Amino acid sequence: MRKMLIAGNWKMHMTAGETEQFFREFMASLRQPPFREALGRSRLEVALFPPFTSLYVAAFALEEAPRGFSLGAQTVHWETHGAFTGEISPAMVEESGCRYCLVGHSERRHLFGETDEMTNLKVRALLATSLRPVLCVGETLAERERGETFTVVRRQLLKGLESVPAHRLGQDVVVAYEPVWAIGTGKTASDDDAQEVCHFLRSVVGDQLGAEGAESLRVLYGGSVKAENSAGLMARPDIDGALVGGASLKSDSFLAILRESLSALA
Ligand SMILES: O=C[C@H](O)COP(=O)(O)O
Repeated sequence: MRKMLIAGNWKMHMTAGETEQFFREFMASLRQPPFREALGRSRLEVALFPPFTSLYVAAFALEEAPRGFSLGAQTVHWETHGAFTGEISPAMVEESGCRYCLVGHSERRHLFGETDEMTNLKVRALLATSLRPVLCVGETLAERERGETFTVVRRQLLKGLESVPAHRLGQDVVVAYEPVWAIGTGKTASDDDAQEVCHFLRSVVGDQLGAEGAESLRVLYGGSVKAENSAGLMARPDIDGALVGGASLKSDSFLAILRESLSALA
């Protein structure tokens, strides 16, 4: 059975000092009910993706966390080292205490020109380490209106996973469906629409890489997820968790999503 993953992407928010403050509140709440009893024993996994400059502070704070809590980075370079000013290598991310790394987030694609080819290089570089890529795919509003949603996400998924062996999928790769028009806009995809695309992504993986990889692959939904809409999304059969942006920045709103997710699993 697939584990649910709730991932919080902080984007370019939170200084190291603010990160420390977040974790003071967050860890104190995790020691209270319902979290104290449920976390660590449930099928819920939680990952936070702070900026690089906050990773050490976050890793230190998470030493006290229950089983199933981990860290991720928001991007990475595919080379192991070299003259790439401003970039961070997979080994650097790994040594900062991360288990996951986002790849192909729409902000990287649309604001920083990252292509499917670059995304694939990153996925493969991460898989050469102990890091697990979270490959993000999603259509823009214009693409959705032109009826291109399935063509776009299929291309992003298959290009992103090119040359990844099927046996690495279930354990080591997570896919996140994030319709660009739903990110930071307050407009969430309906439960049905999100389920339809997540199901489609799983079936594409099944066709290309086999049923076993598809069945164990975790597919998340992202785009204006908050406590109020999370339970409905999490209850759908092909949605295995959420990639949360804005609502992960405050301990209270992120905990509220975790509370909903725990009840969805109960
Ligand atoms: O990575 C997270 C997504 O971009 C969603 O962001 P949001 O929850 O603020 O819409």
